[in-house]
Amino acid sequence: MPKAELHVHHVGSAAPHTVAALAARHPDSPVPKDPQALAEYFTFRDFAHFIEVYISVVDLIRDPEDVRLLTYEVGRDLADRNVRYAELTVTPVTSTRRGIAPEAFLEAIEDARVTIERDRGLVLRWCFDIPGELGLPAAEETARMACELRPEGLVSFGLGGPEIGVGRAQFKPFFDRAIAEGLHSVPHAGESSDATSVREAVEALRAERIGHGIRVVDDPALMEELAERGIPLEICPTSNVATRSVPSFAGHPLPTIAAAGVPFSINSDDPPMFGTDIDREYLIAGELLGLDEAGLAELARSAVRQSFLDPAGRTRLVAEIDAHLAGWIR
Ligand SMILES: O=c1[nH]cnc2c1ncn2[C@@H]1O[C@H](CO)[C@@H](O)[C@H]1O
Repeated sequence: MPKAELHVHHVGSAAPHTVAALAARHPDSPVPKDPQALAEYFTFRDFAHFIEVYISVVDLIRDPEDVRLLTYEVGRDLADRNVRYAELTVTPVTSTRRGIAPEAFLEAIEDARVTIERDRGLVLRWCFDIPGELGLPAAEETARMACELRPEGLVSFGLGGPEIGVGRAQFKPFFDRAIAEGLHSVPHAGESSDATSVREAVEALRAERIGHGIRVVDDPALMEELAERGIPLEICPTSNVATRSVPSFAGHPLPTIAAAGVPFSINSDDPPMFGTDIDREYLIAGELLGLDEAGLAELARSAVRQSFLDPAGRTRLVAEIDAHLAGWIR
């Protein structure tokens, strides 16, 4: 089915063969050089362990050529799954702090964006996120790159990483700045902590969509508010089980979120790290919600409607989904 992906991380989308090749180039890294060994390396004890492993993979991206290659390959994997539009969460600070000049980093991702659109018709847009564990200085650097060097493909501003001990509200000045520049606010919240973090994301960071947000189920009044205001959650079922943010698929809060009328989209987050892909996430959501083909197509339409794609592009992509569904049912 033609699709839009709204929550997928740049480095977290690197295919095992790409990660293994980068690891072989950088022998000082703890990341296995053998793609087979990566599955075990990508088995997470908890959310903090996931972030530790994630950063070890980030450490493999050391020059603009690594960035260009990674971005193009990620785009190719998305296009192979018939993703037609994706908002890719990119963390520029993790590269600039490893010595890649901001301009060179931006040139590398933009070059890959234009090339993959030309080669495969995939429309890629960026969400620049603050890695929360690096605090306010990283927020400042991210805001500066987003606002002063703003690349053409940039549509939104985010906040990722751990939530415990990393309150959302402290990042307000940086979100204010990004929003004033016309960027959309899309922070992570309520993934590894609680509903308070979702409230802070909505109130202090003026979130237009929320990354994960699953803990909102612990605050029915807030769920009602999200439903009323039409603030969607970006749901990534397998990610939540893999990082042990939820105990099992059976215990995933998605059915409660859907029943409360909170808008949401289905996404893959860091697909190779979680042994999944976007199509599998749709099937899992379909099982959790008891959906048939028409229900799955409606999920795909929701993602398009909640995206920051221009209105003409949204209409086109929804029409493609409708046409696909008609053929599927026949
Ligand atoms: O599921 C996730 N939640 C939060 N951050 C994530 C996730 N997946 C990848 N990152 C990435 O973790 C890095 C460290 O802050 C950031 O680059 C963020 O984008």
